[in-house]
Amino acid sequence: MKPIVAVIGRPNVGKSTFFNRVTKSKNALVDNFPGVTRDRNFGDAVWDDVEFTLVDTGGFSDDDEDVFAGHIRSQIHQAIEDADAVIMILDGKGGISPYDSDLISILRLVKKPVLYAVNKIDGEGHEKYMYDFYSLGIENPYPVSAEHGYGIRDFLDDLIKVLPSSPAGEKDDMVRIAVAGRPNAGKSSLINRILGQERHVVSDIPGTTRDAIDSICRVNGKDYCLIDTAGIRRKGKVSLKLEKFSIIKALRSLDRCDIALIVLDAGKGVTDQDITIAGYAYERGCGCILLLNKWDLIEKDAGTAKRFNEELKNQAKFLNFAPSLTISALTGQRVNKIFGLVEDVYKQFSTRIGTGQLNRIMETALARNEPPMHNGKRLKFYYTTQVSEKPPAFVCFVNFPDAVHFSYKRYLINQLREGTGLTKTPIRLIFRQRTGRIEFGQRKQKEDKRDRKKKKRK
Ligand SMILES: Nc1nc2c(ncn2[C@@H]2O[C@H](COP(=O)(O)OP(=O)(O)OP(=O)(O)O)[C@@H](O)[C@H]2O)c(=O)[nH]1
Ligand SMILES: Nc1nc2c(ncn2[C@@H]2O[C@H](COP(=O)(O)OP(=O)(O)OP(=O)(O)O)[C@@H](O)[C@H]2O)c(=O)[nH]1
Repeated sequence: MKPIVAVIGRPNVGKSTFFNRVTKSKNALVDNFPGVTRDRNFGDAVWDDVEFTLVDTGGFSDDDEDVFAGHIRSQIHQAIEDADAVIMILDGKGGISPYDSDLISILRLVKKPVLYAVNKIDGEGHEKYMYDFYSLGIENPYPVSAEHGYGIRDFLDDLIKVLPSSPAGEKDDMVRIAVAGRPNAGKSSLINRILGQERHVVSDIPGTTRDAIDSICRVNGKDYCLIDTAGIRRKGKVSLKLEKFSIIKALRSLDRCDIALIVLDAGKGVTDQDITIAGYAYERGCGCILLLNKWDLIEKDAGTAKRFNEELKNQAKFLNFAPSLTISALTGQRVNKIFGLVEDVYKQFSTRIGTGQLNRIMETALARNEPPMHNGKRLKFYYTTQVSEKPPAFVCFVNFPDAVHFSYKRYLINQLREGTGLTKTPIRLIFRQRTGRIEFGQRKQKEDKRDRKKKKRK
């Protein structure tokens, strides 16, 4: 489970700039499927092999005074409460404001790691601006420049030292299932139906599933862990802001699960919010099953289910591999089919494919459709191997990893799916530079040197 780090501070101190700098490297690694909705407030980051999720609390207010408004304050409190660590950004150029001292006194009471970064220190010459900040009585403020990168390395080195390591206690023998979906989609009803008892309060008021509670259920003699998820809610404008941080909880359950059951209200059609939630599950590499709920309310003819499924596949293209099912949590229709799908998906999700098989598939794929040239250079694919499962991730060694075009990558992924039969699970394909005897850079240097010598001789 990745630790969650909240980035707080008053407007304009550079939270977003900081967030972008720290999350950028990581996002480049994640499959960049068009159609995956990215909420720029949440991003994965990795430093020195330690992974964490950054939450940017910025963008809530347009002017300074607004910052004292109660609802903004309560969101920041919520973020501090939900996160595993906090980074407070201060403005080295703008100096100290009363709001800073206010936040610092709140943070003093927090029993989790807090790091202070004084931003806009754009180089050594600016370090003199740090003096004021020592007067705040905070421990070890870090001079950084989010825009130019100054001090960021040292800061991140120390950040990852204080992050909690993932709890070892998570049982690995049980399939972990998260139920996600927008407010009122029927998540609690479905969980009740599965558990066969009124363990969860079902209500018409959106947002009753506040805290995550895990339950264990036994289906066909096998135990499954159901992770109860807080709904990812989005209502009016004001609450849109307020709700941002209940997403932290939803992200947490998606982080902890193997399989996400994404519940949609079929009566409402496929909404943007459904796609956003599906996007989160996809990005986190969960196995996904799409459940079109409240099917009992739909007026149907023979083609209705097909039309719904098509619309869904069309709107969430990145989840094309996810099986879907029309259900009714209320009547129980087809709810018993869900666990069959869970088993199908989990089997693929946790599978290992041998290197021999992988390379046969890749060879055939490469021969059938040659990789396009890049800047007049031929792309060379060396070999592919599976580096992890849940979900299956493959590393493919290439001479120019950055030059593999997106559409060609997609082609290879499809060929891998077809060849391995991994059609219902997310898979990852990562291109790495082959570390051969002479790498591209070295070879180029040698060539340059040779050219220079030639010229000299002439
Ligand atoms: N000189 C300098 N300017 C910076 C640095 N980081 C951010 N800025 C500038 O500060 C301004 C505010 O940066 P943002 O990242 O949008 O600030 P924020 O804290 O996210 O603001 P809100 O979204 O309003 O909360 C922008 O004009 C940035 O270009 C830095 O390291 N040095
Ligand atoms: N007709 C019909 N109603 C359903 C079905 N599933 C849920 N409902 C109703 O939809 C409403 C919302 O259901 P909940 O299970 O509370 O939804 P939720 O997704 O947990 O909602 P939040 O707690 O707001 O996130 C309730 O009135 C349910 O009775 C279904 O399959 N058919």
